[in-house]
Amino acid sequence: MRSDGPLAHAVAEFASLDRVLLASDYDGCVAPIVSRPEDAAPNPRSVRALAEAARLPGVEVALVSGRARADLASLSGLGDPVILVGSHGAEFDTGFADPVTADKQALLDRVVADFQALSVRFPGTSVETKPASATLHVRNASSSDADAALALAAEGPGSWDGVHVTYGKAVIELAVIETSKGHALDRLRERAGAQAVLYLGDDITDEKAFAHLTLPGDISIKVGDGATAARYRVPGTDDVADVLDAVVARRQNR
Ligand SMILES: O=P(O)(O)OC[C@H]1O[C@H](O[C@H]2O[C@H](CO)[C@@H](O)[C@H](O)[C@H]2O)[C@H](O)[C@@H](O)[C@@H]1O
Repeated sequence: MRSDGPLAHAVAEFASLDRVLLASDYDGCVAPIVSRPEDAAPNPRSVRALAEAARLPGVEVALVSGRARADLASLSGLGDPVILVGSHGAEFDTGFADPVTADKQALLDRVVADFQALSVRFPGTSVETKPASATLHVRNASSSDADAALALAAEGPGSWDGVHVTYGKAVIELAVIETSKGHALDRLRERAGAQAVLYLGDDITDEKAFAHLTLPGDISIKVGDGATAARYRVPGTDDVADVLDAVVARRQNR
């Protein structure tokens, strides 16, 4: 981030407000994208900055991830006072606003069984199960197998009643509840009484978050390539750490 560029100026304005919400996606932002989801270790500089920011007066800090909340906690090593929101914005410390009823659990079990059968057919694919969804990963499959597996997942369980489809980086995810990182940010903003929100995201589900950042001091930052509604863009996870460090430094000197 250039110290005299538009993003640096926006960060300086943001850090000067009385109450702010500093939030980020996890994979692709705080942690680099890697082959195996369980190996996604966070950038230590980002972890340190998030923890420091959360201790500063008037700053609420949150990670809003597609991962299961428990998985996010164990991989990031973060927790209170950093707020962890999992399952693409649906899973708070208090659980799910839209509960996973017995019927929804039965539907999820069918999705998982279908994904497991698909994964056996297509080498390199794998299944990640979460409390309200299942993810079919195709990053380590050949491109023809990846395409075929994604198409079969979408045409099969992805078309069932009550199933919500989300695409991401080399994944298709099927949830039995509706999820929105945008609604999660609204809830966090209100809870914090924040005058502005800064959010970093790299994936398709982060677009729902960017779409909710419409107040004058809000800062939406897309990490990496691809079409986006975000106002600013940075190249990668080291730049995410730079942005977080800049917020902490500005806030400490406020
Ligand atoms: O919202 P996020 O925190 O970005 O989570 C989105 C998904 O991240 C993980 O998958 C992605 O990262 C993996 C590790 O780098 C990579 O192997 C995979 O291809 C990516 O799609 C996670 O496994 C998913 O559950 C999250 O939904």
